[in-house]
Amino acid sequence: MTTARRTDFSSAIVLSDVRKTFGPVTALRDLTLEVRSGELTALLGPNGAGKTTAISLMLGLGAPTAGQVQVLGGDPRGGAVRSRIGSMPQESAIPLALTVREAVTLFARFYPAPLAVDQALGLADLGGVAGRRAGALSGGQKRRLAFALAVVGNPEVLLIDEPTTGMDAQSRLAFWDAVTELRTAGRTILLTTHYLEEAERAADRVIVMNAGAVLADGTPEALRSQAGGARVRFTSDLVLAQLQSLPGVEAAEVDDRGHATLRTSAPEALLGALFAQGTPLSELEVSRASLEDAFLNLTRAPA
Ligand SMILES: Nc1ncnc2c1ncn2[C@@H]1O[C@H](COP(=O)(O)OP(=O)(O)OP(=O)(O)O)[C@@H](O)[C@H]1O
Repeated sequence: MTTARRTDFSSAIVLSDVRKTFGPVTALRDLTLEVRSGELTALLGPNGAGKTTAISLMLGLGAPTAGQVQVLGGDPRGGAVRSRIGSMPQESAIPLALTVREAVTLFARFYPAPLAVDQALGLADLGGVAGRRAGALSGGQKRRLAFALAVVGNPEVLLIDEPTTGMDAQSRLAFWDAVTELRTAGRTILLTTHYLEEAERAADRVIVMNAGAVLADGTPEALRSQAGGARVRFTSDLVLAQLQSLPGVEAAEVDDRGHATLRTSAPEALLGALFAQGTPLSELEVSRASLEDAFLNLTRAPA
């Protein structure tokens, strides 16, 4: 399920056969992907897959070694395109001496048609700390300020790298509400995350990368069904070899307390065999394959 070259939708971002090398390191190798306008796309991949490198090219922060990068129909290294993109990098340069409100006000001045400062503060759930110096914010609050700085220019495209790292559960919920609101308002959003459950809930599309190339591209539902089957969990005395020999088991893991997680496309046959053996089980749980299962499946395979 690779990305189609011919498009019947409007693409906000197109990378065609993009290669990026840093000396001997090939970070991206012939990366081809499209991000559709008005959609929330999650870019997933293990550490070192090339997500941040791809985003930095979309931001016009460097040139590809080979291939083409187009954002909103133009080269993101040009000022005209760049001013229509908002970015929240993994490590943001936040003006630490300013208050939150001053920092957001300052950034708003860089853009021709910014949001009202209070609106940006509200989207980032920062109203309560608007008067606090940025340098005195907690780690999670700094991430929220970085989000406010990314959105205050009212960009058409938002590129967000690992937004919720360091945020507590409540901030995360508020962040996803804000992102969903921006998407509903027609913004195009591309974000990377290692929280697959969040991506599964919120994203219209998911692109999975590994070793600088796209492994899969589709809706969360399509990727889940590609993983297929179900996840069966229970606690028992069975060791890994016994679990692996059960009928229909495609992957098995067990920890030292006997908590087993099995992936299978035939959960009924598997449970039937377990019950027929009379194996004592507790904490039995059967669920549909998740996006995380699909991700692990894809990224475990040799790239
Ligand atoms: N400036 C650089 N110089 C040398 N190597 C680099 C540079 N930037 C990235 N790389 C390498 O390119 C590869 C891709 O890195 P990148 O940061 O894009 O991955 P990532 O998918 O964002 O990872 P993570 O999930 O850990 O943030 C890695 O092997 C990384 O070490």
